[in-house]
Amino acid sequence: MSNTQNQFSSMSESNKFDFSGLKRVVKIGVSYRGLFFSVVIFAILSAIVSSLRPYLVGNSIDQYILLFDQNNNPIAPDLDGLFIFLLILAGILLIEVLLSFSVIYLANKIAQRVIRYLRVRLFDHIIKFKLGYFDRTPNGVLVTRSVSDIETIAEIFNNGILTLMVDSLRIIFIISIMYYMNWMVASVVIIILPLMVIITNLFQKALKKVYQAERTVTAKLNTYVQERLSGMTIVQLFNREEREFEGFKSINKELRTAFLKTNLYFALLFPVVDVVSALAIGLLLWFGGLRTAVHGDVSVGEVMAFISYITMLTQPMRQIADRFNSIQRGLIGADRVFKILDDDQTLPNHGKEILTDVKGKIEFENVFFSYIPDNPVLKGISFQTEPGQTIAIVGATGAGKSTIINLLSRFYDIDSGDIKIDNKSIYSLDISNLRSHIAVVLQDVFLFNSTIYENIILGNEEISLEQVQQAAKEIGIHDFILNLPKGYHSEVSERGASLSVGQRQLISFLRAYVYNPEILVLDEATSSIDTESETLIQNATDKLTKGRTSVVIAHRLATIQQADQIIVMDDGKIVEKGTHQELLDKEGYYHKLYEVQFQSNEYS
Ligand SMILES: Nc1ncnc2c1ncn2[C@@H]1O[C@H](COP(=O)(O)OP(=O)(O)OP(=O)(O)O)[C@@H](O)[C@H]1O
Repeated sequence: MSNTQNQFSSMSESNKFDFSGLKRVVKIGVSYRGLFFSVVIFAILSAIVSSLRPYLVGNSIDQYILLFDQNNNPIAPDLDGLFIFLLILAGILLIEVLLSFSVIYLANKIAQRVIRYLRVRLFDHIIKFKLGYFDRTPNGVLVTRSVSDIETIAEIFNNGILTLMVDSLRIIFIISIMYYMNWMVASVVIIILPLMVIITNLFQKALKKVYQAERTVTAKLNTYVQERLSGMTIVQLFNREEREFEGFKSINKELRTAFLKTNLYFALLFPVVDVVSALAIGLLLWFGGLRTAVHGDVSVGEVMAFISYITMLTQPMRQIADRFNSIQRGLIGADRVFKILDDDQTLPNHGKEILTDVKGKIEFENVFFSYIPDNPVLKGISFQTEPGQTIAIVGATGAGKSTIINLLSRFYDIDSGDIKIDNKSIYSLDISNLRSHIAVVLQDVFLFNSTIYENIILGNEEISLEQVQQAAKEIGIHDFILNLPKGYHSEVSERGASLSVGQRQLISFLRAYVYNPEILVLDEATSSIDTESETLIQNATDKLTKGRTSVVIAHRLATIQQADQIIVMDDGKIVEKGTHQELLDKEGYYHKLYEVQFQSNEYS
């Protein structure tokens, strides 16, 4: 829902023309100097050449076709001259085509360069953001920003400013040539200009509104479909197919209405443009004809040229609203992208110290932390592990167990207190150095859409397949992987959906083992795991935690009875600490948890 609101609120931004955004985008375009200035020069030349054509045609009529002797009697046309002129005209046409092609091609090239530059910058920027940002921002929004919003920026160049520039230049040249030819006729024809401006303006405003409505409904439809597809299990489980279908149909209807409205405006515009054009031609024929027949100071060729000019003047009117709309759409995209680029959400990395020979002593000293300000999740957590020890964290759901491991890897910064590794505050360490010493196995294992082997080495080509296989043998999962259709080269579909929760965790164990970190963080899978996977996981865990400082979030107390220390958490605080036996003897919170689990296991 927030996604939808976000998209809809952005729609209202489009009411203003964002000049600073335009300046910023154009500046990126201008930075491709050679390309940009070539396109500007070609655009100017294209405007000049195309506006010259009617003038030349008009001249040819007067010089080679409608010829008169001294007594004003028609004489035979100068066919040789006409032929040469036609050759020249063909040459000019060819140049015009080439120029027009160059403008479109180069404008597209600039557009692609600009969006490639922005896409790379945006991805590079987002990938360094702290996790808190991703908690607040739906993935869908970031995907839209990095893909479709950036794409719309291309329109500013493709169909926007450069074409608008050619159109405007052409209008200026046409008016100049008309005045050069005959100022009186030009002044009569020019009467249509204010009419053109008024109609274009009105139309542009009306179209902007319908375009906006169209985009809003499209966004609504996208979100609706995206949400239903993601939540298909719920839709089918709760028999909501019919209701969802009705909802879909109703948004579709809205979209159809919005599209029809846009079409209606276009259907209205074209005849209006034709009427304006006809009006101007009527005026021209009346006035020009009068001057030709009665006063003789306007030639037939000139009248013909003026007719072409009127068509050329009204032509951009048909497209101008579309051009503004393209720029506007591109600017909305640019605004959204720039907002992210200007937002610095990287985790401060001021620590410079590099730990090399890590023993694995971990200390939490009176740590307070909140994801959302003034809403503390950890309230004074203190504990300590000796190198090589296994520490288990237990407690009710929402007690803050996962938060502790998030803080150890510095995914979030604490409010107060300190976290130390080998007596060094993790805030004095370089983040990537810190993380290189910790391997994390989460319950919701993320696997990329590639092979098992690639998911284990994560791009580190130095780790060979043999090494991976050796590691798998050591933690006892080699046979399990070999049993998959293509062994280590089996493809894992998106988010590992083709593997069970337990199997995914096993892959993640192997990933951690191969990287051989000094500290292991393990969040046990809560979902039920089949006995076979469970045995494999238990063996792998034993192997992995051996001789290595390990922090284990345990959901099944049976798995942590050998832990050197167990921390019992409740509501962001540590309520008990000790070994399994010590805690049982205490007959407190842990004892109760143990009894509950023991009983539920008995009945299950
Ligand atoms: N990214 C987040 N943004 C805001 N609040 C969060 C975030 N992650 C967790 N919380 C909140 O912090 C509290 C502690 O969550 P945490 O995940 O650490 O609990 P947990 O003990 O690991 O629970 P579980 O056993 O269910 O995994 C919860 O109230 C949770 O709603």
